[in-house]
Amino acid sequence: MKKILLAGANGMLGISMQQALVDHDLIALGSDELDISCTRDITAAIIRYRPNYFINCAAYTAVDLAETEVEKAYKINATAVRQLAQICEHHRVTLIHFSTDYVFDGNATLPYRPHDAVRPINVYGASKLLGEQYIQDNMSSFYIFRISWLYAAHGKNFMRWVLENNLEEMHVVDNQLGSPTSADSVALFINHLVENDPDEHGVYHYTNQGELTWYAFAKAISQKSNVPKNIHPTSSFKTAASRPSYSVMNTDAIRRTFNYDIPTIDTALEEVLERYKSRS
Ligand SMILES: NC(=O)C1=CN([C@@H]2O[C@H](COP(=O)(O)OP(=O)(O)OC[C@H]3O[C@@H](n4cnc5c(N)ncnc54)[C@H](OP(=O)(O)O)[C@@H]3O)[C@@H](O)[C@H]2O)C=CC1
Ligand SMILES: Cc1cn([C@H]2C[C@H](O)[C@@H](COP(=O)(O)OP(=O)(O)O[C@H]3O[C@@H](C)C(=O)[C@@H](O)[C@H]3O)O2)c(=O)[nH]c1=O
Repeated sequence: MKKILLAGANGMLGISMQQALVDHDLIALGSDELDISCTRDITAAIIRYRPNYFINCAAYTAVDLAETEVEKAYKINATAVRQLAQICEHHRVTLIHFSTDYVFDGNATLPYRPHDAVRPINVYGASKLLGEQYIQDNMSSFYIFRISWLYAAHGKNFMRWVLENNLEEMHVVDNQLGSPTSADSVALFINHLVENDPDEHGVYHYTNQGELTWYAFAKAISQKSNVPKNIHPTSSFKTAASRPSYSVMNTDAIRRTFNYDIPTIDTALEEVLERYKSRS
């Protein structure tokens, strides 16, 4: 059993973590209890709980709003993460942190590997990249997992938007290719990691296996859930932030380093839809 301090516990990934890490001594704190931009909060929590791991699920994730709330995005995704990294390093706590496929520009034609060149094309991606760099500059004992297109039966996400919106017609982009990833599957992998930590610190890519456009993902959600929706492909859905047209990531190192088989997009989606159906 490991002692784990979780920040951002009430976000989409934070909730999945709370469900997956039940066999550990987990202290799960929401933003009202631990503000990652407050060094006093972080230090006090670490001194009080003396965790083996600090899992950071706190972030600024509003991709379009970040284009105007630039300062806020950098404050949470970069400056706060630098402080968090320094404090964890000082107290010898291993940091598990999450980043995004949006650190890439989308011009590749093969899945991005962890050490491929990064070039974010929106503010959110740039702020997350700076957070990654601060961790690498200030820590030795850390894991950064770049994940992508997260969804779950809980929280605000694309799957729930497809199922719950009242639009008669949906127009969804078919010119962005990526890997939708279940937050529950990320959390189960993190549970495996803390139980079998190989101490191979660094940057990794974790996504469910396969690739889809947002349009194909919307269709799959509708078909697999038997909720008929009129979904049409489009290449011109206007958004404030640019998004990479290709953000598929190579996850080979997860199997190699952690001896872990990641579920496919199909399997993960079926599991999440089951959970969604049976939620109270
Ligand atoms: N969602 C996605 O598609 C993807 C997410 N990621 C990454 O995964 C991680 C988790 O994302 P996800 O769960 O979707 O995000 P959510 O937006 O669902 O949750 C983020 C949480 O962070 C909290 N938070 C914000 N600011 C602070 C702060 N200063 N101190 C403490 N908590 C704070 C929020 O609390 P409150 O609401 O109270 O402000 C919220 O509960 C993030 O690092 C994100 O960048 C990566 C790729 C895809
Ligand atoms: C609402 C809507 C969106 N779209 C498009 C916009 C966008 O390209 C795509 C998905 O839109 P969303 O706003 O849900 O997704 P977005 O906020 O871009 O999701 C991203 O979030 C951050 C946090 C990440 O780190 C990324 O990995 C990724 O998951 O669908 C349509 O084509 N039609 C629509 O009606």
